[in-house]
Amino acid sequence: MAGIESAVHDSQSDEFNRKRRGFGANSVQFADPVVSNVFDASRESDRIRDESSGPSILGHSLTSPDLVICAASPDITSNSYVESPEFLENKIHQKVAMELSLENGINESDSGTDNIQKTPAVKFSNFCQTFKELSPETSFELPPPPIIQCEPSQVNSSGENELVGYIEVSQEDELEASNDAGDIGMEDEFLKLKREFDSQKKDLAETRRVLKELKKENQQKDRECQEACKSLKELQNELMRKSMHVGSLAFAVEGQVKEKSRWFSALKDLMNKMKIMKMEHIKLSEEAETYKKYLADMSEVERTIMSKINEQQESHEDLKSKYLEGAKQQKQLYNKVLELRGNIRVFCRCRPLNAKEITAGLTMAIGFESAKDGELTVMSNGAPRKTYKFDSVFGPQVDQADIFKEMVPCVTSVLDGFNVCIFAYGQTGTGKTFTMEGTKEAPGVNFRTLEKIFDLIKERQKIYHYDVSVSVLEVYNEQIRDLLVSGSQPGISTKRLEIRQAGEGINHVPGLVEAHVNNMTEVWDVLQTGSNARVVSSTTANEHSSRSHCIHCVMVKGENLLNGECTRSKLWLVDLAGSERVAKTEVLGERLKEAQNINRSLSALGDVVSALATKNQHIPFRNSKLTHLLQDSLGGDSKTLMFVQISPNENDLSETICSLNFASRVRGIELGPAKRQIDTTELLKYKLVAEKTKQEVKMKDLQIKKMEETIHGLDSKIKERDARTKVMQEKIKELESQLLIERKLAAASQNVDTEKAEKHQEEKKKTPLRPALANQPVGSKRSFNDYQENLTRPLTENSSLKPSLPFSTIENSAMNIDCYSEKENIPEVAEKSILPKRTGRVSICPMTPSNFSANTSRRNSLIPLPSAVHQLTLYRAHQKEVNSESENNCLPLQSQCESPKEIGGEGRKKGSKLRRSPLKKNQEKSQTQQNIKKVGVHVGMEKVRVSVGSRGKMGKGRSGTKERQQQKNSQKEKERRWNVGTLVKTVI
Ligand SMILES: Nc1ncnc2c1ncn2[C@@H]1O[C@H](COP(=O)(O)OP(=O)(O)OP(=O)(O)O)[C@@H](O)[C@H]1O
Repeated sequence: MAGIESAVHDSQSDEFNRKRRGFGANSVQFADPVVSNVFDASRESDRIRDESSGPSILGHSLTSPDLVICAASPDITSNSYVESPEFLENKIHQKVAMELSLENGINESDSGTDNIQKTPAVKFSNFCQTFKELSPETSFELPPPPIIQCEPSQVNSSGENELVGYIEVSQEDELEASNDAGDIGMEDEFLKLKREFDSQKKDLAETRRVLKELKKENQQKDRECQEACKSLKELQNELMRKSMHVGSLAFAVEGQVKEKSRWFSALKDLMNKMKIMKMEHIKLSEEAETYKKYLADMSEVERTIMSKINEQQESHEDLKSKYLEGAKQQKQLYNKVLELRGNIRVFCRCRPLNAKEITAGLTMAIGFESAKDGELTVMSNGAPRKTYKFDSVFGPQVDQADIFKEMVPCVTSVLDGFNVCIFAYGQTGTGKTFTMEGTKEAPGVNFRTLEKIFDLIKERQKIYHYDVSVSVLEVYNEQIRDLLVSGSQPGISTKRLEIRQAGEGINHVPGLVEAHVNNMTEVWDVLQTGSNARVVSSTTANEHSSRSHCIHCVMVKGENLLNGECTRSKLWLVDLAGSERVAKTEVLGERLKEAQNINRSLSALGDVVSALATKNQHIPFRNSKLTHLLQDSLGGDSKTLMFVQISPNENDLSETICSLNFASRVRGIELGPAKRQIDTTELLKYKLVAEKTKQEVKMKDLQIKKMEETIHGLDSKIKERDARTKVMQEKIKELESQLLIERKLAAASQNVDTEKAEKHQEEKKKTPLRPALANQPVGSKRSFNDYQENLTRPLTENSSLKPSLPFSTIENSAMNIDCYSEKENIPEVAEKSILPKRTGRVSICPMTPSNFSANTSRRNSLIPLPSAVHQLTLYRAHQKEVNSESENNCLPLQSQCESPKEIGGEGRKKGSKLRRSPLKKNQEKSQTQQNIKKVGVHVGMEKVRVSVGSRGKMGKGRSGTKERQQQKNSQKEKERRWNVGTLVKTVI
């Protein structure tokens, strides 16, 4: 758009107003018709352009965003220039100044109130010029009156000649008016006016020429504006490309941050796993130590126990051998004594006279004066008739206990493993049952023997283990009856029992009840049961005469706990039925039959004794049930004791003599030495037990070996875990050193940013923000050409345009980012250049260029881009060389990884913080090293933050002491020195 300045004198303006009224209401509104036509033409052209292409200034389409902003600037409304003619019309007598600027919008100032004598002018910012100002003395020479009156509507922008014609027509009108007046004076005035008109015409021609030049300039500027818009579009495209590139970089940064977060989470997991493994390692170590201690203690205790066991075993074996030797000698001596006494011992006992005999006045027919010597004398008619010698002779006054004392050795022999047979033989009613069974007040041999047996078992219980069982049977009428069978009634055989030969010289009765007895109460019950079941009847000789042979078989199983010797022995306690003279006892019927069977069996017993006495090869044991049962007791392998019961009644003297004779024969039998009944089955069992024990010992040895192998395996596992723990610790140290290096790199990048910012500030202070384009005069070809040259040059080289563009800072930032990308591919560039800013956080905000100020604070924990990492590594190496002496205090570089909270507050104080002393920085950074590390990324207008680590977990937290921090810092510094070469490669 071209500016027009016009000034008209008051007199001339009156004249023009007067003439202008002649044009009608549709005429040009300007006082000066030339100006009005030009202005109207320009306004019409602008209007057409506005209608066709929106806001337009000087025929240029304002499509660039910044120009749109200029058009929409509040400094000038879109219709301000439309109203300018009216404004000029209203203020025609006032001085008006108008300034237009593409950059700052169109500024319009009204100086009418101040009456500033300034010609209205149009100014352009950097590519506009100020037109030549019209002086107040400018005069217009009116042309001759127009011949053809042109309508204002016909005036257009291209009809300059028409304007001239219009002026000439006006002058002719005025001349005709003067002629009509006929005033001669008016001719002079006319001539004067004509001269003025000629002058004005010249001026008008000059003005036309100026207008043409202006038009040309206008067209030239129009092209320049189009080129500028084109350049702006290219810049916009370039900006968009840069923005896209920045966005891609931001995404890359975001991906890197995510990768870092995953990395740190993996590191955290590894830390947790390592802690767990450490705990397990500690537990296993403790268990292993405990096991080792236990093993040591166990081995020591085992050795002690084994030594003591060996000592005890030696002493035990010694004592045992001595005891066994003594016992053996004792048995041998005892057996020798018994053998000297005879294996068949005969005791003779005589009952006292009963009340009936005493009443009858009978006297004792047996003399016991030499009873102590085992001799008795049979008296006949008061004179000694015959003397018998037995092993013991008990008179009528001898009680049960005294008799049992004599037979105790036989009972002892039973527990020693010998078979013993004690039986009572004698005439009926002589006291056999009394001697064997006795009464409750005066128990007999059976009870006392069992009682003695249990007493001996109790005495020997530490050495021997015995098992005692009792069977009670009777031989009644040559039939064997089990008296312990429940429900058995006297004389009635419920079950037929037979004698079977179990071995050589060994007989047994299959199916016989064996009652296990453990104490005398049970023995008494068994004895009472058998006694009650025995067949007893009354005879003339005995009110309770036993009509059968009652036999108690006591089976004793013994085990020597010292040598494991087992014995199985039997004790026969036999109460024989009494022999009787049938004629004398006058029994009949069943009693007679019983007497005959009794006498027959006793006769068979006599035959056996006679055969044994005469050492006959054939011993008729099987002639009767009684001898058959007692075969193993009478055969020579056992010890036999016979009680021969006699009656003191002289009327029974013949039976007494018969019994004594029989007893004498029995006593005369020479039996061989008794044989111990060794239980071989127990020996076999013992051998089996010994073999089992050996196998168990072997199994225990194997278990001990397995335990030792397990312990060795645990030791090896512990060693492996130790090795794993060491590897994990090394990995953790490596990761920590990597973290440390990253922090230091971030700190270095921040330092670089700070330096760059300071440099940028200094450069900014030196160079003005915008050139004073408004100060250039309008129409200065020199400045316009310079401007044109600037436009034709590349934008990157055109430094004169940069300050005026509102996105110059964006360009700088985009160029910096491009520079980074180029540095990644060109190491030389990376080495030479210094990072202008941190790239870990990218902000793209074209409309807020002030945010890109170098003083803008950033987070110190931002992760640099890979290009920056490499560059920073080199930079840091350089710094390290330079500051080698102060390298020990390089921890301040690490401390720039600050927590977000501190960053929020520290960002505003960054300038002051950078000027702090190294000691202060070291203190602050040593604290912040333990804090949360956060990575923030700005992508566009969004911000991404990633937290790495946790407060207090990576270190001891803020609560840690200063010494601990310093120790940790020194340790990290050592690790950092160790890993600085390699880990930088890894990070890259
Ligand atoms: N030594 C003794 N002291 C006191 N009384 C006795 C003695 N010996 C036997 N008697 C009494 O003699 C009687 C007969 O005794 P016992 O029944 O024991 O004879 P027995 O030989 O068993 O007769 P049988 O052969 O007919 O059974 C019983 O009343 C018993 O009390």
